Amino acid sequence: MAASMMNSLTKLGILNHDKMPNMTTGTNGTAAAGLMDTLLASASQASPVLQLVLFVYRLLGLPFGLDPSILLTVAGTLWAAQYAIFQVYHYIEGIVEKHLMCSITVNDNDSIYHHLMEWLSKQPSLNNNRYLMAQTVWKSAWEEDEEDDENGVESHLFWTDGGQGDGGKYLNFSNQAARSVPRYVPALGTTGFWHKGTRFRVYRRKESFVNTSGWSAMKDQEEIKISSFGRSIAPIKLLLAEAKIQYYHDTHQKTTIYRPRQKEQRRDYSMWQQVARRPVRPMSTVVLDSEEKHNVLGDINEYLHPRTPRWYASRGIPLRRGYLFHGPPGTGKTSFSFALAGVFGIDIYVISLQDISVTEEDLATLFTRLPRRCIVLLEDIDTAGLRRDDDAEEEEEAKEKDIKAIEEKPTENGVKETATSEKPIANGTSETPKVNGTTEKKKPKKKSKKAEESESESDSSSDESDSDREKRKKKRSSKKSSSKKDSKKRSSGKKGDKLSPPESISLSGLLNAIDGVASHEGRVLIMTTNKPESLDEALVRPGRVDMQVAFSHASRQQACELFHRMYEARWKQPHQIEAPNNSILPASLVTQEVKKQEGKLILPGQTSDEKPMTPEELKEISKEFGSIIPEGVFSPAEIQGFLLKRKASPRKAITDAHGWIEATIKQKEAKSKVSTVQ
Ligand SMILES: Nc1ncnc2c1ncn2[C@@H]1O[C@H](COP(=O)(O)OP(=O)(O)OP(=O)(O)O)[C@@H](O)[C@H]1O
Repeated sequence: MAASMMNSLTKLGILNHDKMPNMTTGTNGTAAAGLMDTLLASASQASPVLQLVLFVYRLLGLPFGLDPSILLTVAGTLWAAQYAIFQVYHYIEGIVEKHLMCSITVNDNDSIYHHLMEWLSKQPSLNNNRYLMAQTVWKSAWEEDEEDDENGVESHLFWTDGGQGDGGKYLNFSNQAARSVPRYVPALGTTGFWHKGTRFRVYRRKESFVNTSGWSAMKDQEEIKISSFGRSIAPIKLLLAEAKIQYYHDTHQKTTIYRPRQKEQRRDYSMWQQVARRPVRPMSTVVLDSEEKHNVLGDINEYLHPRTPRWYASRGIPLRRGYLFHGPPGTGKTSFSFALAGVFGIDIYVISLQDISVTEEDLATLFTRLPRRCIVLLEDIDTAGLRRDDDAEEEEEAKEKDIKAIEEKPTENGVKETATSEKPIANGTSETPKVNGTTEKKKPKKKSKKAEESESESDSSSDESDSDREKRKKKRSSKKSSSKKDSKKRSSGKKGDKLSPPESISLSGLLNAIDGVASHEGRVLIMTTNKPESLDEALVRPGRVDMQVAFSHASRQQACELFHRMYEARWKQPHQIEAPNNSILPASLVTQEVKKQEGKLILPGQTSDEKPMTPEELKEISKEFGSIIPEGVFSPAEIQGFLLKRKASPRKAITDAHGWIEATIKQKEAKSKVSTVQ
């Protein structure tokens, strides 16, 4: 590279050896030039930068007759001085930091890190900093809506005629990406800012290293250190408290939803990923028997009370509460779960047992990485197809063998006799045979699946023919190998492959996760299902499911309520938030004004030729709708779907209802998926 640079320079005429003073024979600076040539020759191999320095020397140093050693000495001295200054600066900085400053370090494994970054991005003094990092922010529909409320929703809307030229007016969001403003956070390294008269220093660093334990091969770790001058750490603590308050302010009327992270993105402490944050669902919007609603609310309320853990501990009961919401699709199981999260101001952690990236081990770990109070939503556990067939077959086999062993235990004289002693059987259940030959179950013990497999396979006391046994073994091994193949397919991520369904999580795996020793205490577990009868008894036994709630198709009264809510012109914010007396929250955040919004349900661009309705009229018409809808035939979701298509016209909904009911009942009878009237 150096040689080519020399060639280029020669070609450009900058380094013309012919025009240069004679380096070897000239009187002026002969020794220096000789030295230069030697240096140049070696430098061209060593460093192009050094070569450049020497080239500059030739241009400037030689004409003025400067000794190269002087130049080198000056350069070396400058470098040493700069290095010394740098070292001294760091030494002094270290002393100042140690004795005159306070600092708090926050790791990105901790949620406060994200609260802090969000807060920092909103500090005007930091936003004017010269060193920032820009981050694209993906906003949810709700966050955008809030921003629009502040800025005026119409200000940025872009309309087109849809290319039809018929005077239609359609929204177009092609400018959306350009509109989104990035978030600015401190760049890696040191930055500083003023806040409330205090100068804070932010030192942000990122490290990538090989992950020896955990989920992925590489691990990134970020750390942020906030320091301030003075011997009191209080200003930094206040700053962090402020960051948390702002986070609370941003999220207090919202429910945050988490799901397991994609495998490759998982790290020890971030198994969960925030996937959405949406406004809390008001409990009043869930149409359900009010007694049932209050029973659940009261039960969870009691369970989440700070004194409850002590109560449970003093009685040796694990601090867990489980609920089973069962009923046909679209009857409000998920909606009720979200409404509960809103009432108690806790987040929801959703796990789908069909998620191919969640293995049994992951499931157990996910349950250990939950916050103090939260709702864990295990959706549609029936469709999860918990793996049981192998277990059941082995259990059955083991029982069979045990009974035979009891019946045919050979005596010393070779005669088979009925055993009388207690004997453990392969599935971990020890049974005491009764005099009449029947068995009585004793305390069942769970065994690992491996142990069960080896036991059931090694047992050869059965008197079935060898060929039968062989056949059965073959069948089982083929089942296992196909299961292994499935497992491979599952890990290769072939989702939705009907020929090879992914290996599901086993029932014992799920039970271990739910109430294993490491399982998190304090969470509220909600399982939803469309087919409660298909669930294993073990899954719904008290301790795992403490309360069951049945959801059903809408009654007339519920249809009336759904109708009324759809056309209600006025609605309330869900609840007032009251903070305890010792709350650190500022008064403005403690009691949230109950906002009443005058809401017109007619959307922009949508017109209704119906006359506005008084509240009394709406009540009447709602009752009328309730009386038209047949009892227990349609799910609330179906009714909601019908009304949504007529959201600006309650009277039209009444008129259309008869036709829709008739057509939908016919469709249901024909078990057709095609709607003729929507
Ligand atoms: N009881 C109800 N009260 C109010 N809205 C309801 C009710 N049931 C269903 N809905 C509406 O129907 C839609 C589907 O409801 P949701 O997802 O809660 O049903 P689900 O029982 O969980 O269904 P699935 O079993 O298919 O998961 C939601 O938009 C919800 O608003």
